[in-house]
Amino acid sequence: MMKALHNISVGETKKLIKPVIWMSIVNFVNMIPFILIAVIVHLIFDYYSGAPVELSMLWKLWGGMVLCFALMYVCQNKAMVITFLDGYSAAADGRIRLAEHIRKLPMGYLTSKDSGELGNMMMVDFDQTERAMTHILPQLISSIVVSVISIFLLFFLDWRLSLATFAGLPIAVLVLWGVSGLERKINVRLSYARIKQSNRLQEYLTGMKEIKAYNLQGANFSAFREACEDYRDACIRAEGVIGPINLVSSVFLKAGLSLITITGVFLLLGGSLEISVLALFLIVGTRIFDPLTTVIMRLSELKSCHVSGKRVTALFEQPVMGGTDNLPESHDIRFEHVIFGYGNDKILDDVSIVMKEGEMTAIVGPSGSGKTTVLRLAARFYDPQSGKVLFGGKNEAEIDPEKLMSKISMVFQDVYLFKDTILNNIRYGRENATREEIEAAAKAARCYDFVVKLPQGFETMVGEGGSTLSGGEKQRLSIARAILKDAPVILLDEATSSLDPENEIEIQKAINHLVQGRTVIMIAHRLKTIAGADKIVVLDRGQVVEEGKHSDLLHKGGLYANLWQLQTQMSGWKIGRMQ
Ligand SMILES: Nc1ncnc2c1ncn2[C@@H]1O[C@H](COP(=O)(O)OP(=O)(O)OP(=O)(O)O)[C@@H](O)[C@H]1O
Repeated sequence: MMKALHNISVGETKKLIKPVIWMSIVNFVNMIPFILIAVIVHLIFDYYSGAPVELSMLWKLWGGMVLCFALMYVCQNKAMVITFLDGYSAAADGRIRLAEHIRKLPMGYLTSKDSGELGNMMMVDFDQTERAMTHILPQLISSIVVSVISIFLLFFLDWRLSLATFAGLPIAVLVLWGVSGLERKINVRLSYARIKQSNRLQEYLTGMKEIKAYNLQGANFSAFREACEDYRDACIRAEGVIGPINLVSSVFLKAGLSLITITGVFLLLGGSLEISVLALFLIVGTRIFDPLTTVIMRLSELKSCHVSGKRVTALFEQPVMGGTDNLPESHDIRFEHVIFGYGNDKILDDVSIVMKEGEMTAIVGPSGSGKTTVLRLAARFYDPQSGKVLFGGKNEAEIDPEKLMSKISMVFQDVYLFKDTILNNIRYGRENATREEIEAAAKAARCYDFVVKLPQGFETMVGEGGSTLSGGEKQRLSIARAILKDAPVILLDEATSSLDPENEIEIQKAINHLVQGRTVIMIAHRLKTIAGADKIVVLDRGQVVEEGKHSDLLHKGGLYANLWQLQTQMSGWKIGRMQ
C-alpha cells in the first residue's frame, strides 16, 4: 500500500498529507447540514408526539446550516489551493529531478530505450501522476477517512440499521478485488499502447525528410495508423470492461439504501426503533454513499495512474553511473586490455592504447572497426565490460562522471544546436562566459565572420537541431563551444560529410586552434588531416592492428598503408557517426 502510494506520488508521499487533511475537512463540513436537517426532522417528530416547539433551537440549527455553507466555501477554496499547489509543484519538481537523473544514467541504458519512451515518461506518465496527486488521491483518501468515521458513528447510533446500510459493501469490495488482476492487465496494455502511439508519431515526424525523399509515406503512415488503432482499441477495452464493473460494484453498494427502508419499517413496526432515528439514517445514510462511490470510481483511475507511477519510479531507481573520486592532475588516457560490446558481441577486443598528455592520437580504421566506441569509452559514456580506461592514471570508473566531463571537450560529427540564439548556443561551452569571451571563441573557431553577417548577428535564433545553418557552419559553432570550454582533453570525430574546399579549410584552421597544447584523440576519416599526429592507432574489427607515426606506418605496408593508398585514389571513403 505504502509502496503503491510511493509509486503514484513518485516519492512525494508527504506532499499528500495537507491536501488529504483539507479534503477530509471539506467532506465533513459537507455532511454537517444533512445532520442538522436530521435533527430538525427529529424536532418535528417530537412536536407531533406532544413536545413543545423550541423556536430558538430551530434558529440555531438554521444559523448552523448557513455557517456550514460559508465554511464549506472557505475550506473548499483552501483545499483546492493547497491540493493544486502541492500536486502541480510535485509534478514539476519530479520532472526536473527525472531529467537530472536521466543525465546521470549510463548511455548503455539510454540507447536501449525507444526514442519516444523517455519523452513519454516525462510527459504522459507525469501527467497521470500529476492528476493522481491533484485530483484522485486527495479525494480518494479523504473519502475513505470520512466513510470510515461515518460508519463508526452510524453503528454507534443503531447497529441494526447500519448493518442494513452497509450490507452491500463487502460484495462491492469483493467484485472490485476479484477483477483487480484483469484491470491491471488492461491498464498496462493501455499504457503501452499509448507509448507505442507516441513513439510511432515521433518516428513519423522525425523521419519526414526520408519519407518524402523516398516516397515512404505508405509504410510509415501505416505503422502510425496501426498504433493509433491499437490505442483506440485499448481505450475502448478499458472503458468497456472497467466502467461496467465499477457500475456493478456501486449498485451493490447503493442496495443498502433499499435495505435501510425495509429494515427500518420492520423495526419501527416492532417498536424497537424511533422514527427520528430512521429519518436520520435515511437522510445521513444516503450521503455516506457519495464518498464510497467516489472511492470505487477513483480506485480504477488510480490503478491506471499506478502503472505510470511505477514506470517513472523504476526509472528513478535505475542506478546512475558510479564514481566519486576527484580528478587526477595529469590528463593522459590509457586503455588497458579493454573488452567492450553494446550487447553480446565484442566491439572492442582486448584493446590497449596509450594516449599521452599534450599529444594528438589519431584513431583510424575501416567503417565499423570501433573508432567511435573508443571515443565513447574515453568520455565514459559507457564502462568497459573488462579491462580499464585510465584518466591521468586513475580508473575512470572511480572518477565522478561530472568532474571527468569538465576536463573533456567533444566535437561530434552531427552537431546539435539548441533552439536558442547563436550566442547562447556557444555559451553552452561555459555557462558563465562573457560576451567578449564568446566572440573571441567564435573568432578562433572561424565563425565570427558568418555570424555577424546574419540579420541579428549573435542574437540570431537557430532552429531546433540547428537546421537553419549549413553543416560546415554548425561544425564551426561546435568548435567555438569547445574552445570556450577550454578543457585539457579534446575528443574529435572528424566530419565525413563532404564540405566545400573553403569550409574545409576554415574548419581545419578552427580545429588547429582548438587542439593546440591539449591531449587530443581524433577519429580521422581523411588521413591527410592526421599525417602529422604524434601517434596513429589503426583499428580493425575491434583490435589494434598497427600503431605508430604516419611515415612508419606507410613504411610498414600494412592496413594503414592500404587505406592511405585507397584515399589518395578517391576521397570520402567512409561515413561514421557518433551518438
Ligand atoms: N549504440 C550502439 N548499439 C549497438 N551497436 C552499436 C552501437 N554503436 C555502434 N554499434 C556497433 O558497434 C560497431 C562499431 O561501431 P563504431 O561506431 O565504434 O565504429 P566506427 O569505426 O566508428 O565506424 P564508422 O567509421 O562507420 O563510424 C558497429 O558494428 C556498430 O554497428
